[in-house]
Amino acid sequence: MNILAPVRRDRVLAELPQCLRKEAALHVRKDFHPRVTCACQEHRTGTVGFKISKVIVVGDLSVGKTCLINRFCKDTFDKNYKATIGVDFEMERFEVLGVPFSLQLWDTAGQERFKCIASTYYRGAQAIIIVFNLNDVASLEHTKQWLADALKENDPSSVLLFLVGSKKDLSTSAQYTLMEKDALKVAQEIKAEYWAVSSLTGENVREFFFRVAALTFEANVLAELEKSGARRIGDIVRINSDDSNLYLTASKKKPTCCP
Ligand SMILES: Nc1nc2c(ncn2[C@@H]2O[C@H](COP(=O)(O)OP(=O)(O)OP(=O)(O)O)[C@@H](O)[C@H]2O)c(=O)[nH]1
Repeated sequence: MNILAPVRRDRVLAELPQCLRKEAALHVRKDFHPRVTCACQEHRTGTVGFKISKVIVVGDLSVGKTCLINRFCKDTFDKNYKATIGVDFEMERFEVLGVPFSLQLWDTAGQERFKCIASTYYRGAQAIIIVFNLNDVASLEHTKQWLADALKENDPSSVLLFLVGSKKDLSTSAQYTLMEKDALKVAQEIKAEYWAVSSLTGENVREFFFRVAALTFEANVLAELEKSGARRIGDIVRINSDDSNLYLTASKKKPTCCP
């Protein structure tokens, strides 16, 4: 029995969506990792098509986490603030390089009094989205604490991190430029990919979630290939050197599965 909803036509990814800023990206390759493309073409993606990947969205109260998820999943925007109590989640089905792929987007409460309920849902995330308000520098400063809390429940070496500035529509371009400088620094420090969005206008929302889906999918397929022995150790490594701002990189070795 298929309990999953069918993939919508506008959730089909045939190409790798690009990062927003090269200075703070998980990687800057133009295409999917060749092994991933190859595995998809040859239908060797194992259980990836049946799995549901968990993504958690954290950040200060009222930064716009719920609105971000609702803009992408329901194409709606509510200007009235209703605090999330505990957690909520939405399922999104994609098709990436012909393979079905599901994301479970967990919207968590930013309010202190609901935080202890929300944090019990942090475990098992494959990606963490840390949201701050581009018009509130304190919310950017708090992102490191949100990340530290989320990482207590997850494996820091395998989880993908995204730092998202929200409410871009409320910044003038001068204000935005200033805030972006600080945000890029934080993103580089925590090794997260940086995005700036507006859920009011929809700017970058679709592009952002497509990038999350694509990179999570890529990591899943590479992990699957590793499990099945088709992959050499070293395909995905975290780069810790100070002079590099890329966080994930591909092995330079020629993939065994491709010509
Ligand atoms: N102008 C503008 N307002 C936004 C945007 N995103 C969210 N808001 C407003 O900001 C307020 C808070 O948004 P929410 O999405 O509920 O915030 P949240 O982070 O989920 O809040 P908690 O549930 O308390 O953690 C609401 O009044 C939204 O309408 C945006 O992109 N632009």
